[in-house]
Amino acid sequence: MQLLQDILKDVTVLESHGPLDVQVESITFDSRQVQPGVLFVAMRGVQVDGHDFMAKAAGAKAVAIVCEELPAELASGVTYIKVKNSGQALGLMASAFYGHPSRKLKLVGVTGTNGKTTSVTLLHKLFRELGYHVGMISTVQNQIDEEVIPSTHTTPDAVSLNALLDKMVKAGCAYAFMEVSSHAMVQQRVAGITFAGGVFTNITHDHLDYHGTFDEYIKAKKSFFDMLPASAFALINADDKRGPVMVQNTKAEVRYFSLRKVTDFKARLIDNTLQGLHLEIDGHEIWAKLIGAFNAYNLLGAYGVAVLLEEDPMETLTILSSLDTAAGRFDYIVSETEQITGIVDYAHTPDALENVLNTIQQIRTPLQTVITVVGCGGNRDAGKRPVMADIACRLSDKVILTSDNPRFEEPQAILEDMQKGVKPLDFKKTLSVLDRREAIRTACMLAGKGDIILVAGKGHETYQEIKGVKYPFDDKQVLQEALQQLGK
Ligand SMILES: CC(=O)N[C@H]1[C@@H](OP(=O)(O)OP(=O)(O)OC[C@H]2O[C@@H](n3ccc(=O)[nH]c3=O)[C@H](O)[C@@H]2O)O[C@H](CO)[C@@H](O)[C@@H]1O[C@H](C)C(=O)N[C@@H](C)C(=O)N[C@H](CCC(=O)O)C(=O)O
Ligand SMILES: Nc1ncnc2c1ncn2[C@@H]1O[C@H](COP(=O)(O)OP(=O)(O)OP(=O)(O)O)[C@@H](O)[C@H]1O
Ligand SMILES: N[C@H](CCC[C@H](N)C(=O)O)C(=O)O
Ligand SMILES: [Mg+2]
Repeated sequence: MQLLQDILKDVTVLESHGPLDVQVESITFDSRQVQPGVLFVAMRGVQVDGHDFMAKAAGAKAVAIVCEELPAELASGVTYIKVKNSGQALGLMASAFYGHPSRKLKLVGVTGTNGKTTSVTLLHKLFRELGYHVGMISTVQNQIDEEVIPSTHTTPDAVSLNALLDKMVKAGCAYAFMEVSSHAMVQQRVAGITFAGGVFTNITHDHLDYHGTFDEYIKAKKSFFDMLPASAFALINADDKRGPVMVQNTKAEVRYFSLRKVTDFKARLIDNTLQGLHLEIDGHEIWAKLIGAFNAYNLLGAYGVAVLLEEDPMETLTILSSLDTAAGRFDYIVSETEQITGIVDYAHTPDALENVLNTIQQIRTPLQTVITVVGCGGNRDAGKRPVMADIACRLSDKVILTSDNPRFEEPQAILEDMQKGVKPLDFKKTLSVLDRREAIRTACMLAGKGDIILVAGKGHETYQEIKGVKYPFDDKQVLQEALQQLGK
């Protein structure tokens, strides 16, 4: 419980009506959650405008309402606060309500199209091994040390985020590593959060349905570095051509990492096999369990963060070389009878799919056939669908196009968008099997002794989302069962 005037300390109030010395029990941006004593923040969304629910919130006895536009009639007993940007105000208020938990630990945010989950997972495991209590906020799950807290978003809303950070502080966490998505930046989910550091992994085609243009997407990512304080570091992948743009206006201390140039943190890829990566990092040779050249970037980034947080470089490298990947990231099984390698990967962007398939191409032998099963999500960037189908064809011997999470779109229509990317010459190696389970089974039937099957797009997800319902579905399990049933 906090006084409204205290929660508002960092917020620029344009107008206020009603007392400010009232007690606020909790903060919500959903009128359906309002109970007496709750502060309701009206937010403009993609579907509806939260301002339309102010009367409902007042009816449910909200103690105060924060909005960008005051209603024509003000309800009695409610304090109204007008602000320029509700999202930003929500972030600042949530932070104040929980006593600014992000200032009480060292919080590092990771942004970029690919590699966020892998990076924060590596950092969480690394800092646990270094002996600290550590928090993690990621797409797969949130964690306080080994305690798992299910996650609903890559970056939670401002209230959930601050509540989570507060829990981490109370559990004694010295560090927390979180993913910062571009949606979160636009919606100001991290407004008011103090970061000790920020990492940029890369930026490629994704989420253009939401951001409209690639420039807007870049701007959203860049705004994370704009908000970092002078005390923070900004660790940038120098091999991504947008790296320098990210830190054009940052106050943070900028550091770079690279596999190609001489920078603050430098690595060289010596070998990339199904057993892992052989790397040289800052002059030291290491073997890591992670597979795929792109993981050299994730490992190097995590190393850079640890060194910037003043950890011992050698100890850091020793631990990094022992760590496993995040769930559903180049996660593989080898079947018992026919030694078929089945790989499950969360590649759901053109760049990620290309990286994973290039890695497979590097580690395969000429005798192995590569079969890719891939689909694209509904109600998400449609522009990536034909591109992903084309990449799958270019880098595989056989391709089975299928469904991912269709959400509220027609699965067949998504599949047809993908098919448009298949070049006539590739028709003969492409099949379309709408049902994902059947598609995986088909791949297993087509696979011969020692072949490689890649099931891309859903990684760790344990469901398939169709018309608002999440049906149990686990790529790795389906793959394993199909191979077993076929006696392979
Ligand atoms: C596109 C997007 O980001 N949408 C988020 C947004 O929802 P929205 O804009 O549709 O909200 P809305 O339904 O229009 O409602 C507007 C406002 O009115 C309020 N409302 C609504 C109805 C009502 O009766 N009363 C009421 O007060 C809502 O609570 C909301 O505050 O605000 C919601 C509340 O915070 C989020 O849950 C929701 O995430 C949806 C579920 C989502 O799918 N988001 C994805 C795209 C996302 O955020 N992804 C990123 C990155 C993914 C990655 O690459 O890893 C992530 O960080 O997870
Ligand atoms: N550094 C990287 N560069 C390019 N591709 C990568 C990198 N790291 C991982 N990938 C690929 O991208 C996929 C997603 O990786 P990861 O989950 O770590 O990214 P993310 O940024 O968290 O994605 P999301 O935005 O969906 O949460 C992996 O399965 C892998 O195929
Ligand atoms: N978190 C990302 C990844 C989606 C993964 C893919 N399986 C899909 O459903 O499109 C998103 O919401 O865009
Ligand atoms: Mg992620």
